[in-house]
Amino acid sequence: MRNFYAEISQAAANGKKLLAILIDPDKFNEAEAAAYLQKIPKETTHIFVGGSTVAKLKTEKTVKSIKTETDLPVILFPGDYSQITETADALLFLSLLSGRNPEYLIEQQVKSVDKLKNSKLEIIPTAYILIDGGKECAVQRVSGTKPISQCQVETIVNTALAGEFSGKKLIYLEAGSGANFPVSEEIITEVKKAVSIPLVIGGGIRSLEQQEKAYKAGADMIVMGTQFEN
Ligand SMILES: CC(C)=CCC/C(C)=C/CC/C(C)=C/CC/C(C)=C/COP(=O)(O)OP(=O)(O)O
Ligand SMILES: O=P(O)(O)OC[C@@H](O)CO
Ligand SMILES: [Mg+2]
Repeated sequence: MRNFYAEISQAAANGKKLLAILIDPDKFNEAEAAAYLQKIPKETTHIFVGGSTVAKLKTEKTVKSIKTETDLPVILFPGDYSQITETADALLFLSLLSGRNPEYLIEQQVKSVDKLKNSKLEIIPTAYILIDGGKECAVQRVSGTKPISQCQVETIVNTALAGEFSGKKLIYLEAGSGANFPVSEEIITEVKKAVSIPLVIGGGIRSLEQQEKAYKAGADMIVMGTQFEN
């Protein structure tokens, strides 16, 4: 059986850059899954599926329609435990470490256990860190937490390291979907220097130039969503 985390970790160790395209089920038309997959970059290595708020069963429908059209790994990136579906390959088991809302630090995770305890989904413990991207984003609204300012580099690095020390397997620095500006190269470089687990960067990345900058600064995986929405 494939181990999706091992593949990500191997790629990071070998300097092979990864590109995940995020599908927000609320904005996705299953009938157009094939056309959607045509228009995303050919360099795409992973499909993420999730949203800050998603109608019941919509995630499952979305995943099923994608799975019939591609062999790319489909990884859940849930805003809420109700988005978990067996039909995906793996789950980013997020903990919002930038915030101090217990609901998103541990409560959602406890609520998900009934669904996960007999599941075959691969679980990837992920330190999710929200960083200011220049405008109020959905994660901020839904979680009721503040992002960390891009000026607070040391706090961001320490939060990422606290995640690694707690056993998280991935660090995900998030500037927010549709951010005005992405996570800075300085932050990416400093976090990458400090941690030894793969580093995922998302939010506000639209151009090839922004992608290149993030990879060069030390991102192992980039996540892009808004750019490929209709
Ligand atoms: C691990 C389990 C069971 C649940 C995770 C629950 C946690 C901790 C979530 C973190 C906080 C959160 C609300 C994350 C949402 C991540 C996400 C899918 C963002 C994308 O948001 P969009 O829905 O694209 O936002 P817009 O609607 O603004 O584009
Ligand atoms: O939609 P964009 O801005 O590409 O952000 C992607 C992802 O990191 C959002 O959670
Ligand atoms: Mg979005």
